[in-house]
Formats: sequence, C-alpha cells, structure tokens
Amino acid sequence: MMKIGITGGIGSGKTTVCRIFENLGIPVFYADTVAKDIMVTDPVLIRGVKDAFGDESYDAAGKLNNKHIAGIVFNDHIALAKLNALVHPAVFRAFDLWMATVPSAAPYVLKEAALLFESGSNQACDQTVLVTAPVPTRLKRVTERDGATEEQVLARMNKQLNDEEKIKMADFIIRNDESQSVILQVMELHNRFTKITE
Ligand SMILES: CC(C)(COP(=O)(O)OP(=O)(O)OC[C@H]1O[C@@H](n2cnc3c(N)ncnc32)[C@H](O)[C@@H]1O)[C@@H](O)C(=O)NCCC(=O)NCCS
Ligand SMILES: Nc1ncnc2c1ncn2[C@@H]1O[C@H](COP(=O)(O)OP(=O)(O)OP(=O)(O)O)[C@@H](O)[C@H]1O
Repeated sequence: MMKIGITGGIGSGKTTVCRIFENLGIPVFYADTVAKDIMVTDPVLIRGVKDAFGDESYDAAGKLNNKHIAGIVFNDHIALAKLNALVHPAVFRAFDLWMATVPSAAPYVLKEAALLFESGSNQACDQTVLVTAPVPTRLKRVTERDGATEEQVLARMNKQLNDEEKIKMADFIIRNDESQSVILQVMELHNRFTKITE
C-alpha cells in the first residue's frame, strides 16, 4: 500500500487538508493525535515522561499537563530532544499497527505528522506532501484557534524546520495561503496518487 507523508508547520492547515482527503475515502493516520493518546495510555512512556519532566507532568486523574511540558520543552532544546526520543519511536510502532487495520481496497494512506522530516519518518513514505502558508497567517490561525500568544506559537515554530528547508525535501506542495482553492489542489494530488496505484 502506498504511504504518503503529509506535513506542514504549526498552523499551516495540514489537519484541515487531511480532512478533505478523508472525505475522499482516504485513511489518515494522525501522528500528533496518536502521540497525545499514547502519552496517557502507554505505561512505559508515562514512566519515561514523569522521570524526565516530573510527576506534575500528569494530574491525579492521569491527564497530561500539556502546559507544564510545553513550558519546559519549547524553551529548552535538550528537553525537547528527550521528549521526542521518548514519544516518536512509540508513534512509529502505533503506525505499523494501524497499517495492519487499513482496508486493502484503499488506494493509498496518508500519515499526517507535524515533524515528518524532523523525525525521519519521511524515509518510510513513498511520497511526501508539504502544506504551506505564510508565517503571519499561521500565527493568526493558531493564536485564534488555541488562544495562545504569538510568542508561544513562535517558540514552537522555531523548533520546526522552516518552509524553505522543507520545500526542498517535499515531493508535492499544497499552498494554503487562501489565494487558491485547497480543494482543487487536493483533488489534483488525489487523482495523481490514485493513478499511480492503478
Ligand atoms: C508538548 C505538548 C505536551 C504540548 O501540547 P499542546 O496540547 O500544547 O500542543 P499539541 O500537542 O496540540 O501540538 C500543537 C502543535 O505544536 C507543535 N508541536 C508539538 N510537539 C512538537 C515538538 N515535539 N516539536 C515541535 N513542534 C511541536 C506542532 O505543530 C503541533 O501540531 C505536546 O505537543 C507533546 O506531547 N508533544 C510531543 C509529541 C510530538 O512530538 N508531537 C508532534 C509530532 S508527532
Ligand atoms: N484555508 C484556510 N482558511 C481559513 N482558515 C483556515 C484555513 N486552513 C486552516 N484554517 C484554520 O487554521 C487553524 C489551523 O489549521 P489546522 O489545525 O488544520 O493546522 P495544523 O497545520 O494541523 O496545525 P498544528 O500544527 O497546530 O496541529 C484551524 O483553526 C483551521 O480551521
């Protein structure tokens, strides 16, 4: 089964784009959502997170204290590397398990990940798609969506590769800058990927 990796910086709109592919019947693995899920369900990972960032990383009910962890890792690159080293291998394993559940009739699957290139996960994909949008647009989207400050969003942006670097690595680009139809761009790629697998 052909695997397409899809990525984009914070607020680029990759999840929005993936919802369109889902409406076309394409199975999508949301790595960021799965990461959040396993961080509260995988006992080995929970122990590792507590050891690295303190017991206050979880509340009494076992809910992840996102603010606490984000406050540490997006201000300290060594702490972020430690978190990534704990979470990313577990997400790779979850992806392999998910692949085994995909209906064989699906023409291809998408793996959506904020850190597709940074984590090396692109190497296990047949093709890659990058969703781009100008930085001011992305800042506006995320501050409105999450109620975050520009500084908080910039701190995350600075921990991700910039678009210039990712454009060089990606096979296809979807421009989500509101100047052209995203649906048409998705349809064009969908037709191309479907043809490859015919
Ligand atoms: C640090 C955490 C607790 C912050 O939680 P919070 O609810 O505030 O943010 P959320 O998970 O919704 O992420 C929002 C966006 O932040 C950016 N971001 C998240 N984690 C990272 C990271 N490790 N490096 C760079 N950017 C990141 C992405 O653009 C992501 O889509 C959480 O993001 C986390 O556990 N991250 C580690 C897992 C990870 O690497 N996820 C992303 C790729 S799989
Ligand atoms: N073309 C667009 N026009 C208007 N709003 C948009 C557009 N694309 C995305 N958005 C909005 O911008 C916000 C960010 O989009 P989305 O959550 O898809 O981005 P993302 O790349 O998945 O972000 P993150 O890395 O934070 O997970 C959302 O609130 C979404 O509804």
